[in-house]
Amino acid sequence: MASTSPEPSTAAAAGGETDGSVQIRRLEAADHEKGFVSLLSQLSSCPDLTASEFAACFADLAALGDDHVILVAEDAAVAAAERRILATGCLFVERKFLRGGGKVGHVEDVVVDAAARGRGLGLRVVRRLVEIAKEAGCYKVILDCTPELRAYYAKCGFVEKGVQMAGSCF
Ligand SMILES: CC(=O)SCCNC(=O)CCNC(=O)[C@H](O)C(C)(C)COP(=O)(O)OP(=O)(O)OC[C@H]1O[C@@H](n2cnc3c(N)ncnc32)[C@H](O)[C@@H]1OP(=O)(O)O
Repeated sequence: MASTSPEPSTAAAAGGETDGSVQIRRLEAADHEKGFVSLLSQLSSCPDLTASEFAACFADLAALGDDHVILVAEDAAVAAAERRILATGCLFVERKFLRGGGKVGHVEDVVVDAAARGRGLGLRVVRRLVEIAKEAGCYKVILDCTPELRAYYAKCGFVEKGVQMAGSCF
C-alpha cells in the first residue's frame, strides 16, 4: 500500500459534468436501480442491498452533507430507462483542530466497471473529487492504494508520500 496526495492544480470546478455520453454527478437514491452496488462489488466485498437497506444507508451518508461526497459516472448515451452507473468514487472530508481547523480530503472507493475501463472515467472521477476537496477548503487530499495503482494515481495528479499502516479492528 502507498499513501499519495495530489500536486497543486488550477482546476476549480465542482459538481456535475457531462461530456455528451457520460454524466458525472452525485449519487442519487435511484442509483440503486442502476447497478451502483454491483459496481462496488468489483472493488471489494459488497453484498447486494434491498431497496430499503440502500435507502437507509443513503440517508445516513446524505446526513453528512458535503463532508461525504459520492460521485458516479452514468452512461448518458442510452435511453433513460437503460442507464447504468459506470464508475464511482468517494470524498470524505476530515475536520481537524490542526491548521486552525483545517480539513483533509480522503479519496475512497474508486471503481470503474470492467467493461468501461480505459476510457478515462477513473481519471475524470478522481479529478472531480480533488476539485471538490479544494473547493471545500481541504489543504491536502490523500488516498491509499496498492503498488500496482501508483501509475494510475500519478496520472490523476497524486504523488507518493509516506507509508500506510493498518491495524485490525477484529
Ligand atoms: C482509493 C481507491 O479507491 S484505490 C482502488 C482503485 N480501484 C480499483 O482498483 C478497482 C478496479 N480497477 C478499476 O476500477 C479501474 O481499473 C481504475 C479505477 C483503477 C482505473 O480506471 P480507468 O477508468 O480504467 O482509468 P482511466 O481510463 O481513467 O486511466 C487514466 C490513466 O491511467 C492509466 N491507468 C489506468 N489504470 C492503470 C493501472 N492499473 N496501472 C497503471 N496505469 C493505469 C491509463 O492508462 C490512463 O493513462 P493515459 O491517460 O496516459 O492513457
